[in-house]
Amino acid sequence: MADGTLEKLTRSDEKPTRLNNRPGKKPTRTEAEAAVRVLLRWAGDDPAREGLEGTPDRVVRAFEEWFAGYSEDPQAILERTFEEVEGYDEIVFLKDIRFESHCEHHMAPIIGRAHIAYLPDRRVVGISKLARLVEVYAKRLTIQEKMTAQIANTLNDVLQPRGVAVVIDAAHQCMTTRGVHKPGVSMMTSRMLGVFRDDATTRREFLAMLNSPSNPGPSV
Ligand SMILES: Nc1nc2c(ncn2[C@@H]2O[C@H](COP(=O)(O)OP(=O)(O)OP(=O)(O)O)[C@@H](O)[C@H]2O)c(=O)[nH]1
Ligand SMILES: [Zn+2]
Repeated sequence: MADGTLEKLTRSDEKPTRLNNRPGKKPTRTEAEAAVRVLLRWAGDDPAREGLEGTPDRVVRAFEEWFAGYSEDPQAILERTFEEVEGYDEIVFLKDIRFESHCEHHMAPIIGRAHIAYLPDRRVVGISKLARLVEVYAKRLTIQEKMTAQIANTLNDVLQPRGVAVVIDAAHQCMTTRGVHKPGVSMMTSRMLGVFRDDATTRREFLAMLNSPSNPGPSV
């Protein structure tokens, strides 16, 4: 890689876009692969040896998967709603949504579960869309507090329900495989909006649902 290329890759001279807040022009695939070769050399290995020859291509493809959320619009996911709910006005709760993310400090995996509840105001959203919403924010570099707030805020802004509650429980590999080396630690974050924040009864009902055993579902 030519001198200064890495700086160019990270220079921010354009405004963030609506979709991904990513400043600057996206580097080419060739530039991204060259950056991986630099890191391999930095680690002390030889990127030209046979076993590492295909690695830059694999790493770039892995990045495309891990960071797919930058090219998706979380608001668009929630656009289709349903109003024929026969007056349903109780909590809707999607529990144990497993996700894989990466921390923005170390780019190390964060693996956990998100729990999302909302109290609808006339309209509901397809439940798979709640899991898709988690995926969009998980597949970006983040910290858990930010991801928790983003999920709750987006659901609240687009669906305009009477309240939203999001709880995330996750393990951070930057704390287990490096640094302080503390396996078995999980981080819990929550964001309550509307009635989940203001009404103690609704909040208690949510917490009871959160703490009730999960339905293991059918075995097939
Ligand atoms: N609040 C919060 N912190 C996080 C999250 N993911 C990672 N971190 C922490 O981010 C911090 C970054 O701290 P720094 O001191 O800048 O980085 P560091 O020298 O690598 O720190 P250590 O991890 O303690 O070795 C660490 O304490 C991480 O544990 C997250 O989702 N939320
Ligand atoms: Zn980290």
